[in-house]
Formats: sequence, structure tokens, C-alpha cells
Amino acid sequence: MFNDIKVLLGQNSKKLRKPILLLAIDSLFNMFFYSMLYFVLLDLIKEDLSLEKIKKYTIFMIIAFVIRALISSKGYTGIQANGARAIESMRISLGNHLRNLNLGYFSKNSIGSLSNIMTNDLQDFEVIITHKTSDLIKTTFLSIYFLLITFYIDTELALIQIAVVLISIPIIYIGGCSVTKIGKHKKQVMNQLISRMVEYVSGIQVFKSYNLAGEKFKRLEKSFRDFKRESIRTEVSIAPYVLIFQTIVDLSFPLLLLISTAKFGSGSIGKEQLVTFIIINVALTNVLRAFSVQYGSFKYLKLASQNLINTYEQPKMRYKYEDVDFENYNIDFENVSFEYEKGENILDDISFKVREGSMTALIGPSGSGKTTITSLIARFWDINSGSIKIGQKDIKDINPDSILKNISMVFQDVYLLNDTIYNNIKLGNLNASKQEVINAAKIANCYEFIEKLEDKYDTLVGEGGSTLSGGEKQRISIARAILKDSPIILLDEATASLDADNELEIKKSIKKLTQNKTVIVIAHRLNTIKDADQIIVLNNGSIEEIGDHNQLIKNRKRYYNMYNEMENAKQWAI
Ligand SMILES: Nc1ncnc2c1ncn2[C@@H]1O[C@H](COP(=O)(O)OP(=O)(O)OP(=O)(O)O)[C@@H](O)[C@H]1O
Repeated sequence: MFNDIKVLLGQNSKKLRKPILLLAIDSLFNMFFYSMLYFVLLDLIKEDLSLEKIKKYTIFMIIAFVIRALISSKGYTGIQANGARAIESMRISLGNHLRNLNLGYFSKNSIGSLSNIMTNDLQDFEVIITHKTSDLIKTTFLSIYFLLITFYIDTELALIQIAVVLISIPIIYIGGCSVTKIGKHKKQVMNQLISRMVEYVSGIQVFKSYNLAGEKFKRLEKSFRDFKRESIRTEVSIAPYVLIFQTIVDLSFPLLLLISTAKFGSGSIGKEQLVTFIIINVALTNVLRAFSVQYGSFKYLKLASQNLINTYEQPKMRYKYEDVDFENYNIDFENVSFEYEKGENILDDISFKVREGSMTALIGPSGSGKTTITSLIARFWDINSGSIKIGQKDIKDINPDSILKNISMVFQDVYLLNDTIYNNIKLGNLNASKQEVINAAKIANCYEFIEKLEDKYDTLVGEGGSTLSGGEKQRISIARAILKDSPIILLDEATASLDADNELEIKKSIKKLTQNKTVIVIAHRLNTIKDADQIIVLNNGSIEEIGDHNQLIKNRKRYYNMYNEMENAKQWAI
């Protein structure tokens, strides 16, 4: 039952042992209530109850409760502090694990399930280790303790109590299985709800412009209703089992009272034993009732640990070398084939070479595989066959972090963090000085527009950079790349949706960024790549043509046709 929890906690589980043990000891102090009750009743029966005695019991109880308070506070603070530390290190290790996964994992799992794992599941797991585990251990300890005392009083009575426990446990166990089954579905519904909420909030501008905000909200509303239904289902799924469990336990109370009184009548147990047994029986009934409620919520919360284990079990990208210094930055594709989904070949037996310091342009129809090629160079995905080498080293043997140190990517969809302009540029090199950040901004032609802002470099850019224009965002991403100063630049010709001024500014800054670098550019306009050292024409995941502008014009194939079409269009425009 606790195996998953131990696996997830790893080394941290050792730190939780002591506080859990202290809490278990703390629970045994409940016995003092019953002991005092026992002694008072016994004195009453013997007609020997005096104020002096009550004073003695009270002093004894005060001492016991002071000790209990000390143990309890040590146990609770220990479990809370160590539990929070354990969860913190799990958050970090889970984040690191996700960072090293193939991007396929993120395509296959919805944003809802990913954020659920990182927030709700980790939170549920925290509740398990800080509260539920110790609660269950406490009730189990107490039950065993009470049963042992009953054995001491009378073996037959103890065996009947054990029989009651043995009959009722399978019932609550089945209830737990039902919570697990329905709870899994509730988690799926919750994933869907979070995905729809994220979709609704991030797409609200588009939905409004297409008059779909109401329509989309209906979908979200349905998710809210589904979630409410599943929450109720999960809550009530265990209710009948808890009810049967508690009824059996409750009915056993008068039955045991009857048997114990009969035993007292026949003289097989004495007055003191009868009193003790009655008290123990009351206590055990309460403990078992509490257990039946705790078990259901424990089973539901434990679903989180299974989700977390599943995430940890996702295979990381393998590599032999942690950190590599490349001798040069030649990039070689040798017979590379790649598919995102099994059976759907996206790149088919592609081979080409990019020389260090040269510029290679990728052109071809939409969906031909241009972006995929750049993602593979950055080892966002692993290829199915062939090899990709940088500086003669196969990138499948190298830690993706080490590869990415040498690559800057400037793409059309610029994502800026909800932070200041300064910090967004500094992401390119966290060790850069303020002057270096400003220099990079100047080279990327950001300086002027930043200076016009009220808070200048300290201006917050909003979620994803929402307070800046497309061109400004792109220039900041170029400044970031300039600051990184990496030898390989992967560029998505980012001028398609910009006005003439912005386009010119960006062209100038890209020119500065790409000087003396190994550049692979996804080109959308042929006039910008006439000077490229190599142009690769892709179609349907295969290379149709390769060469420089003059060679491809001579070939009189697809490039030649595309170029002529562009020239004709220019004349039309004139
Ligand atoms: N994460 C992904 N999962 C599954 N299929 C994908 C994924 N990314 C891209 N594809 C598919 O791979 C093919 C190549 O896509 P890619 O983005 O490389 O083309 P592209 O030439 O860059 O297109 P565009 O010029 O429109 O950006 C397309 O059919 C696309 O649908």
C-alpha cells in the first residue's frame, strides 16, 4: 500500500520515518484517556473513589499530556517540514525529468494532464505524506494496541474482535478499489477541464473576433458540470462500503457486550476485565470507524502517486557524453529518416552537409519538413534512422543541453517570459553584464523602442510578451540570440507578417547576428536567400534539389519555377 510512496520519496523517505514514528507514539497517548476512565470506573465499582485519587490521576494526566504535546509538536513540525522539503525536491527532479524528455511526450499529453501532474498531483502527494500516511499508521497502531489488550483480557473476546475486523476489511478494500476506478476518471475529467480553461483564456481574443466566446464557454461550462458530477461520484462511490463497514463494526459492539457480560456472569472474567473490555471495545469501534473514512480519501489521493510514477517512468533522451566541445560546427545529415507518429514518415532518407560559417536555406511547400529539420539539429526529437553530426560527433550521443549551448534559435513565434525586457534579453546569457545586455539590444535595433518606454529595460512584457508588437518581440529574441553568441544559428525567416519598417530593422539585426556563424534559415522569400551558400529545396520530406542560386537556376526545376513566379509577381505589382 505504501510502496509507491516509498519509491517516489527515494532518499527523503528516511527523513520522514522519525516524525511518523513520533506521531504513532503520540496516538498511543489516547490510551491515557481510557486509562483514567478505567481507573475511575474501577474505583467507583470498589466504592473507593476519593478526591485525593482524582487529584493523583489529574497530575498524572497533566504530566502525560505535556509529554504528549512535546512529542506531537516534534512529530507534526517534522512531518510538515520534511514533507515540504521532499515535495520541493520532487518538483525540481520532476521538472528536470520533463526537461530531458522527447518532445513527443508533450505532444501526446494534454496541457491539462501536464499541469495537473505538476500542481494537483504533487499537492495531493504532499497531503498523503504529511497527513494521510501518519493518520493511517496511527489508526493501525491503535487497533493493534487495543486488540493486544483484549487478548490479555480474554482470548475468545479478542478472536471475535479479530473476526469482526477480518470480515469488515475486505468490504472497505472493495470500496477503495471503486474510489480508485472512479477517481481515475475524475482526474481525466479534471485534465480536460484545465485544458479547456487554458484554451479559453489564451484563445479569448480569437474566439471574440469570430464571435465564438459564448460557444466556447459552453464547452467549458460542460467541463465544469462533468467535473462536479465526477467529484460527487467519487465521493459517494465509497459511501455504501463505509456504511456496511461501520454497521458491522457498530453491531459487533452490543454483540461483544452481550458475550463479555455472559462471560462475567459465568465467572470466566472478573469485574475489572469486564470494565476494561467495555472501554477498549468503545475505543476500537471509534478507531475502526475513523479508519473506514480515512481509507477512501487515502485511496483517492494515492492516484496522484501513480501519475507521478508514470511520469518518472517516461524514458529520458539517452546520451553518452554530458558535455562536449565541438571541434568545428559542420553539420552533417546522413540518410536521416524521421516520423513523429509511427508509420507517418516526415523526412525520408535525407542527406546534406552544412559547412561551418556558411549559410544554408531551406525552402519548400508548407509541411515539407523545414521546421522539422531545424528541430532535429537541436535534438528536440530523436531520428528513426541515419545520423545527424555536429563537428563529426553524432548528436544522439550528446546531452541535449550541451548541444543547445551551441545553438541559437530565432523563430516566428517568439515567446517572451512574463518578466522585464532586461531579463528576457539576459536569458541568452545569464552571466552577461548590464552593458552587454544593452549592447545586444543596440545591435538588435531594440534600443530606440526600449528607450521610448516609460520603464525602459524594466518594462514588464506581459504573458508571452503580449504588451509588445510582433516586430518588437522578434527584435528582443534576436538581442537574446546576439547575447548568447552561439556558433550555430537556426532561423525562421521572420519577416512574413511585419510592416516594411520592422522588416528592415529585423533584416539589419539578423545580418549582424548571423555574421561568421553556421546558419540554417527557413526561407519564405527567395529574394532573401540568393546569396546563400546552399539552398535545399524540400518536397514531401525529401530533398528535390540542392545547390546555390546559380546552380538551381541552371537546373530549371522547382526552384527555377518558383523564382520565375516570384519575378513575374514583382512585375505584376509594378
Ligand atoms: N509535433 C508534431 N507532431 C506530429 N506531426 C507534426 C508535428 N510537427 C509537425 N508535424 C507534421 O510534420 C510535417 C512537417 O512539418 P514542418 O513543420 O516541418 O513543415 P514546414 O515545412 O516547416 O511547414 P511550414 O512552412 O508550414 O512551417 C507536417 O505534415 C506537420 O503536420
